[in-house]
Amino acid sequence: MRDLEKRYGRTVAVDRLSFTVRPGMVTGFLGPNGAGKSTTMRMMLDLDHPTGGQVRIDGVRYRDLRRPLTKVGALLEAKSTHAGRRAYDHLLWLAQTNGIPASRVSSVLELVGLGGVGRRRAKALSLGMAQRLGIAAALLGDPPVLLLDEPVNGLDPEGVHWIRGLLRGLAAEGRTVFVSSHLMSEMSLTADHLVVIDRGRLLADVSLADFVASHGSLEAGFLSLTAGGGAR
Ligand SMILES: Nc1ncnc2c1ncn2[C@@H]1O[C@H](COP(=O)(O)OP(=O)(O)OP(=O)(O)O)[C@@H](O)[C@H]1O
Repeated sequence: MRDLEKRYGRTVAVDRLSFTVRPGMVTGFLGPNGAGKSTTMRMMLDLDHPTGGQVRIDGVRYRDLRRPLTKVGALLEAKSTHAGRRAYDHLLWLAQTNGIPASRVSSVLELVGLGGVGRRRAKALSLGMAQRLGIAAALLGDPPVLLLDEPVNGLDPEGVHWIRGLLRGLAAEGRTVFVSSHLMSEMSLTADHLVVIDRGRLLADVSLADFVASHGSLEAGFLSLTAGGGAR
């Protein structure tokens, strides 16, 4: 993305943000509440329109991607599953509207540990299961790029451990994995690279190893970079 900007009236949610997310690693996207992470991710997916600058995925705007689920898998914070729809049917509908073989639905349900609950309706899924279903949807098209907004939200310790392994494995396969989180300890175990923002501005775009070497720990560095923000 280059000089990406989003204003809501007088609020500058994203302020001329420029960085590149690279393949073959997990990039952690960090920032305090209200820093502009979700807004940035929505713009990457063309769900929100920038008031300035641009964002491209492999040189292409998201809206110009053919069969986008096969290029970019995304998990956003908002629940996007129809409450009355069965987990399997939700994924089947996504697959069918994106030219993805139906056989892939059972594979991704197994992959995220929901093999036994495909017939359950979305409203009957626990928060952790709903989060796994969202991850299954992101993986459905076997995309080379994954954008995940707070994927460990609602997951228990076993789930957190599982997603760490999943993200590391996806990166090891050469995929681009971009993941936002508030959890510094988790990011220090998952990320290879960090992009830190506050008030919509870029504060750091650095490897985890370099960040930790210069600040002592991820948490210490994050707190010193974003100091003075207070509650927002
Ligand atoms: N639709 C909107 N209308 C007006 N202001 C908005 C809108 N969406 C976001 N904002 C504002 O933009 C700023 C960035 O919000 P955003 O949700 O992107 O931050 P975030 O880093 O994802 O925060 P959190 O970690 O709390 O989810 C905030 O000041 C927020 O109030």
